Amino acid sequence: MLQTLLGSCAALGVPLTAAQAEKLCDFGARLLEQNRVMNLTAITEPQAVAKLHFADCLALLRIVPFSGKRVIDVGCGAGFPGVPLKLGEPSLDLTLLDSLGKRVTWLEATLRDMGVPAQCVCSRAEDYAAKAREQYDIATSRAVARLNILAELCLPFVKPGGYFLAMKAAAAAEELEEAKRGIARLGGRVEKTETYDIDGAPRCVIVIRKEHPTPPAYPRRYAKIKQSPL
Ligand SMILES: C[S@@+](CC[C@H](N)C(=O)[O-])C[C@H]1O[C@@H](n2cnc3c(N)ncnc32)[C@H](O)[C@@H]1O
Repeated sequence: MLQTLLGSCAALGVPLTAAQAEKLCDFGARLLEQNRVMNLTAITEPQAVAKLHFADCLALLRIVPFSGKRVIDVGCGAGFPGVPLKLGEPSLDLTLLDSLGKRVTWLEATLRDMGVPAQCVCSRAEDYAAKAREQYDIATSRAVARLNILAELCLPFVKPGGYFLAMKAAAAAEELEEAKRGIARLGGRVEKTETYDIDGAPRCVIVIRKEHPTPPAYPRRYAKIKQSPL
């Protein structure tokens, strides 16, 4: 796993020390061990974890500066992209948010055991926004919802001047088109789309800058968000 990770990061231009790579491999081993008894990841081969989970997530570090930033990972599941980001850039202050209690409990215990500081929160994003509105420099999210729904879950957490980074597979253009109006209403503006490839598979990150505060009416209740996306 270690050599694959170092090779993938070098190919992406993401600097990673040997000590950081070893810590990521330690997290990977714990993930695969726990995955035998809890559904944490569909990716079960160590080299694939190195590329499709770790390198994919670490690619965000090249896109905007993370050093010293407050970051929330919305719908983190087993910790992606938040945990690789924290291990690759330890100066960031990380909140991991997911609505599924057993994943959050496992993450909290695992990170404590590894000596990695992070706030692990079990809540739905649309509920937690009432407590942490505009508290973060950066919100990240991967594989949680279509962009027109995800923007309403994530942008309320971001301070004006901060970023929401939505990790998507290559076919993001259509999602972007249907979400543009809602992103503007939530105070955001699409700054750029960054593409890269992981093991030949195209990936894309939609970079949304928060320009204005999100109106207090958002986020709405999830049923409403889903029924009528902005
Ligand atoms: C497919 S998993 C992706 C996990 C991780 N981001 C990754 O890329 O491996 C989606 C996760 O989003 C969480 N989720 C979905 N909707 C959510 C919401 N409204 N608030 C918080 N978590 C949510 C689910 O519990 C699940 O763990």
